[in-house]
Amino acid sequence: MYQVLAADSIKEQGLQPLLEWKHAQVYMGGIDSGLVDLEKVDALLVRSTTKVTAELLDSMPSLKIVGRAGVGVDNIDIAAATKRGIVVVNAPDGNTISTAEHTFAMMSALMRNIPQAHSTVKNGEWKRNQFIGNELHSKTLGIIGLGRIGSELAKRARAFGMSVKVFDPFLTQERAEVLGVQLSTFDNVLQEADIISVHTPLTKETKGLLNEKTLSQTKKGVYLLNCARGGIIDEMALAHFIEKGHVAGAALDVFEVEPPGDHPLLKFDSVIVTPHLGASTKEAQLNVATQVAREIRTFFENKPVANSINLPAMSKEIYEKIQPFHQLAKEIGKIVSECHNKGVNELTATYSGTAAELETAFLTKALLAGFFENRIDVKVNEVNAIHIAKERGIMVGEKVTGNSFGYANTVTVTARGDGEAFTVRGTYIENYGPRIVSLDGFNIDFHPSGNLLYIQHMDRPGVIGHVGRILGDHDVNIATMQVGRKEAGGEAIMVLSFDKPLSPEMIAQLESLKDIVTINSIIL
Ligand SMILES: NC(=O)C1=CN([C@@H]2O[C@H](COP(=O)(O)OP(=O)(O)OC[C@H]3O[C@@H](n4cnc5c(N)ncnc54)[C@H](O)[C@@H]3O)[C@@H](O)[C@H]2O)C=CC1
Ligand SMILES: O=C(O)CCC(=O)C(=O)O
Repeated sequence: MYQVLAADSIKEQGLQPLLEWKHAQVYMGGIDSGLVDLEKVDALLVRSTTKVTAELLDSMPSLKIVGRAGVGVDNIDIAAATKRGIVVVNAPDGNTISTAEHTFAMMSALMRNIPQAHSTVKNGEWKRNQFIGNELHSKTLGIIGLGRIGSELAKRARAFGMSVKVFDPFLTQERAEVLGVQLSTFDNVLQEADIISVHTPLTKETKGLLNEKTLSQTKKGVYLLNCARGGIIDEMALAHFIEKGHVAGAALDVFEVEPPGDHPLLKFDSVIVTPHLGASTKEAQLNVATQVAREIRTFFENKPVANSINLPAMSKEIYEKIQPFHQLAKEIGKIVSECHNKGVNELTATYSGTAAELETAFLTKALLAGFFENRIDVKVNEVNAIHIAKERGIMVGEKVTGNSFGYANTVTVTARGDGEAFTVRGTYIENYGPRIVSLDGFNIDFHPSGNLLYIQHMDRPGVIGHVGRILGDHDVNIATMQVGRKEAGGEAIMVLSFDKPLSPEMIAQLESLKDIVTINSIIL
């Protein structure tokens, strides 16, 4: 039973995919609520209030997935989660419309002094002359960051007769044309816009994007909006520019520190604020909670998650294609590790045929997960595999080749270290399954699953018989047996499979047989 902690105020109705699932126990309450032992929590759901720090992650050793019921993941230490192999998923589009609508509402309110006028009427005043506003029509709106929310805002602004200039380094001219906006440089947006709204994530590139220097490039009388993340507009610089009358007003839904407390920006009448309400609608909260609950369930059902921050996104169709190779790569990684239980400082994966057409980086991560599984006690998966390999000084290489050795595809893994190399090659045969077709240079053909024994021996008469006799004496049934050799009388290998693993005593007895070189047990 997976223990799921839904911290922050996540809409219960949206958690249905988990609440109705018999394999999950959902607790709704804050991190400190004591509802569940944090050490036992498998999945954590948060909005923006809970700060998922490295320290919090450390206190949750069973945690496998963090779900962010929203877009911005700046409250989650992604690097720390990735290092631990914890998958982070979000709900990227469930609150787009709500946030765009809120931004538009803030813009209208700012231009027509609605919050200020509202307060005076509530206070028994009637000051019609004090609140002369500005029309949106014919004004230029500058949007910085034309992603989901920026695009929806642009559509609404166009409908109100505004002209829209955007800066987004990742936007194509074609997309700008479809949206009827003018793709501009950052400087051009600063210089030409009457109102500027930021809609980027908060990153080290966007932190302080609007600062003393860039604000000085804006039109005198400009209005600013931040319904994205506190800090994209430098708060002290903004206060300074309002103070000196350069910025006419600002609408802020977000702050660097939330709640902002006694903040200098709050003393200006021309600054209107909301307490991070962009996504606070019934619809958005239902959407994001449902999206993220589905993702968590999908993850535990071993299916591909659609919106992971630290795993590649994959459609169901792609997942179905890649899944058998993913399994094969992981098994080959394990076989390499078990059969070549020596120091390794280089692992190279070579893909051919249909395997080479897939997302090979994902397959390489799966092979690393298999390789490390019995080598280290850290849980290694596709999220942290590359990080762990780097940390352990293993160089990971990836190649694609046109040589498929007569198969429709191959996945070949070579481990190198201390002047030795060990190679395993496998293939996936449609409607038949995965096969290992080469082991340390020996041609062979076996199904990589169950309890296997890899025996290196000299190709002498009687060896196979002696092995069979010892196993028979212990009442052990050999399920399958494959042999391979390079030349008569030279080195040879056997791969046997059993219904249950052999005891260490039995393996020791087999090792003592004449002409046996090494024996490795592989459990897949
Ligand atoms: N106030 C609220 O309640 C909410 C706030 N947000 C915030 O809004 C942000 C945007 O959300 P979405 O539109 O869904 O994200 P998105 O990922 O669809 O869009 C972000 C856009 O910013 C652009 N961008 C990135 N770096 C840039 C840079 N240096 N300069 C200019 N453009 C840059 C990207 O190319 C992308 O098009 C989120 O990151 C989140 O922080 C999101 C939802 C609710
Ligand atoms: O209401 C919330 O959870 C915050 C929404 C938000 O800022 C986001 O989705 O990035």
